This record gives sequence, C-alpha cells and structure tokens, in this order.
Amino acid sequence: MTTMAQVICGLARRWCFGALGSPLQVPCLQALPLHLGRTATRASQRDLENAVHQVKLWKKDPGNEVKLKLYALYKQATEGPCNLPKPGMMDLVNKAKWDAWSALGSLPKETARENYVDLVSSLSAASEPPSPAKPAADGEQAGGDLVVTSENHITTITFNRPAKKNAITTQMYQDIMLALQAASKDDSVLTVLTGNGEYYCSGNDLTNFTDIPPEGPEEKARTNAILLREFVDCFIDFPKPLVAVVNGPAVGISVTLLGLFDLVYASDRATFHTPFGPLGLSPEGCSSYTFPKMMGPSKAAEMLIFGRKLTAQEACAQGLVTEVFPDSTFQKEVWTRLRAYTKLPPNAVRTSREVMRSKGRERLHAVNAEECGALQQRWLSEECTSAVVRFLSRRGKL
Ligand SMILES: CCCC/C=C/CC(=O)SCCNC(=O)CCNC(=O)[C@H](O)C(C)(C)COP(=O)(O)OP(=O)(O)OC[C@H]1O[C@@H](n2cnc3c(N)ncnc32)[C@H](O)[C@@H]1OP(=O)(O)O
Repeated sequence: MTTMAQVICGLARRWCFGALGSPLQVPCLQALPLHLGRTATRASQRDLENAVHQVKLWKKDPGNEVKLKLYALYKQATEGPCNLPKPGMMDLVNKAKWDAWSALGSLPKETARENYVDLVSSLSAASEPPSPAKPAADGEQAGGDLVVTSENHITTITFNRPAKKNAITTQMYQDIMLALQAASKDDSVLTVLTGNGEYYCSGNDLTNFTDIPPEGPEEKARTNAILLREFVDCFIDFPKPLVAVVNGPAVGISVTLLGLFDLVYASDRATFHTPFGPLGLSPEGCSSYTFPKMMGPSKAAEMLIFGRKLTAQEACAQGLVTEVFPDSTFQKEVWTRLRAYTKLPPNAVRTSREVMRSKGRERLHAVNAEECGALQQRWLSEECTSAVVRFLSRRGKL
C-alpha cells in the first residue's frame, strides 16, 4: 500500500510548494545555473538547514526544474549517491526524482551541500522578500492571501486567494488567529469573515499536506493537530459576535466553523460541503457537536459522514445559515443590515453574546481537543493520504 508519506515525503518535504508539478514537465537538469566553482567558503550543515528554511519562505513557486534540482542536491548532500532501484516507467514522479538524483553521480556530499546552498542563495536574492502578516487595526491592514479591514465598527477578514478558491494555507491559519486577536481588542462591534471572488472558501489547502518536515509525516500530523486546535480555540473564545458573509460555495473547515458563528448570511449561490468521508477525514471545528445540536443527528450525519452537499436554502432550513439572499443583492442587503447592527449598544451586544456562549465553552474546547486527536490519526491513514494524492495528482501537483 502506498502512503502519502511514501509518495511525497521524499518529493516535497523540503519545500512548501507542493511537490513537483506535472511529471510531463520534467526538466533538463543540465540547464540549471549552479555555482560549482565556489571554494572560498565551504557550506556547513547549518548553512544547509538555513537554506532549507529559506526555501520554505519562498512565496513564489520556483518551477519544476528548480524543485527537482533542489530535491536531488538535498538527497545527495544528506544521503550520498542514489542507490535506489529505478522506478517503473509509469511511476512518472518517482522516476523524475530518481533521474535527478542519479544524474549527480558520485558528486561528494559536501559539494552537493554547497551547490544546494548556492542555488537557494542565488534564487532567494532574485525573489521578493516574504510579506509578514499584519493584524487588523484601523483601516486596511494586510494584503496578500488574507485581507483585514476595519471600518464603521466592523472588522472584516477576507479570504483572498480567488485563483485557489480561497483555500486556507498554513500561513493563513496563523494570520486569521492574529487578525482575530486584534479584532477582539479593537473598537469593532462585529467581526466578519468573507471570501473574495466566486468562492467563500474551499477549505484546507490540500497542498499543506505535502510540506513534510525532516522528522516525517507523524510530526506533520502532530503540528497540524496543534495548529488546528489553536485555530478553532480562537473561534470558541472570540468575545464578540462573529458573522460569516458566505458569498459562494464553502467547503470543509470553512463550513464546520460556521457552527461557532453567531450569524451566517449566505448568497443563494452558496453551497455547503464537508467531504470528510471521501477524503478519509473526520469532522473538525466542533461540528461533531454543533451540527447534530443544530440540525439533529441524522441530517448532521448526512453532511459530516456521508459528505452530502447542501444548497444555501437547505442549509438555512437546517439552521446552519441564518438567512439566504439573492446573489444580485447579497452584498448590499447584508452590509446594510450589519451596519445597522453596529448601532446597537455595544456593551449590551457583548454581554448577550457572552451569556449565550459561556455555558457551552468548556464543552466546545473538549470537543475541539477530541476532534483534533482523531484527525491526527486520520491524516496518517492510507484512506486520507490516497485521497489527497488523488486530488493533487489530478491537478498536476504531483
Ligand atoms: C491544519 C488544519 C487542517 C484543517 C482541516 C480541514 C479539513 C478540510 O477543510 S477538508 C476540505 C478540503 N477541501 C477540499 O477537499 C476541496 C478541494 N477542492 C476541490 O474539490 C475543487 O477544487 C473545488 C470543488 C473547490 C473547485 O473545483 P473547480 O473545478 O471549480 O476548480 P479547480 O480547478 O479544482 O480549482 C482551482 C484551483 O484551486 C485549487 N484548489 C481549490 N481548492 C483547493 C484546496 N482545498 N487545496 C488546494 N488547492 C485547491 C485547485 O488545485 C486549482 O489550482 P490550479 O489552478 O493551480 O490547478
């Protein structure tokens, strides 16, 4: 049985761009600009580790050719010449990796290390520095994959990766937590989550699973479980009313979290999909508790276990959505209503919110912990890894 670890661990563990891209684009390795003649300073193990870290910070995908070269150099630097059996003709990805590594022949480990460091250094110099996330304060604060604005006592956190259907990256989880922390202290009355473009959000970015650390997939599952637990805890503990302005389809964690929101306004274009069964996953975002409570166990099971996708109207009938609006007037109607709500006495709003949430908070934390524990196991399962590999390879990401 092939696990995702076997498929992608060696392939992508050292960079965060999600593997090699289409195997049909396998490069000519000789064309890479290497600084083979460097002798003035020898690269140390620490230099190598720094370079690996640097690669993780790159925002721009360097392309298949470079990623293959980095893979090969890293393997040569850490394990020496390739002595693995040649993969079969149909195993395109592993064959490309094997070819790249074997092409380095008997290049000494130290030289491979040096070439890796030089290659990263020349590419880093040519690329933009990463833009750190900024929490919300007054006015627009952060660009990039997450946009945070504060206006008229409403702080709005917008998923801003329309080309990827607003899938949530690891960095975005961190940025959302920062934005929520800032929003809990700013002068806003309401905090809104919404999406830019056609989608509200397509859930967890499935390429997150390809960024396997040197310690292996178990470590990745462990850190993911911690991240998820902290992320969901931020929603459980958030002290002000949370509003979802669901502008289009919502998938995965962007749906499950809705059970922790106070208001969910949806365009009639929106759909609500938790494909955990097909993905070999189990529910998160406290939905194993909030969904059965809100819609009854059988409707919740249909969504969370069997992956039934709901229309906005169906989600409204189940209590997941507060109100559905025609897409043509959605933004105007929703924002008008929200602006009116901000005129309510803020302390009364906050107190009501607190008495409504406080009773269930302990329970929600316990549910969150249990769900994250179950997912930590699921992420390492053959069922999950095959499903993720299927998604990524269909889209040419492996
Ligand atoms: C650490 C915390 C972990 C928390 C765990 C949470 C669990 C979940 O959220 S599970 C749900 C995960 N999400 C999915 O399974 C959705 C996957 N995406 C899709 O099924 C489809 O992309 C779509 C139905 C959302 C849209 O399909 P459509 O045919 O219209 O567009 P595509 O060509 O597929 O997508 C465009 C573009 O966007 C990329 N993309 C979309 N969703 C994701 C995603 N979730 N992760 C990574 N990438 C995604 C897709 O690959 C395309 O990219 P390219 O243009 O580069 O090919």
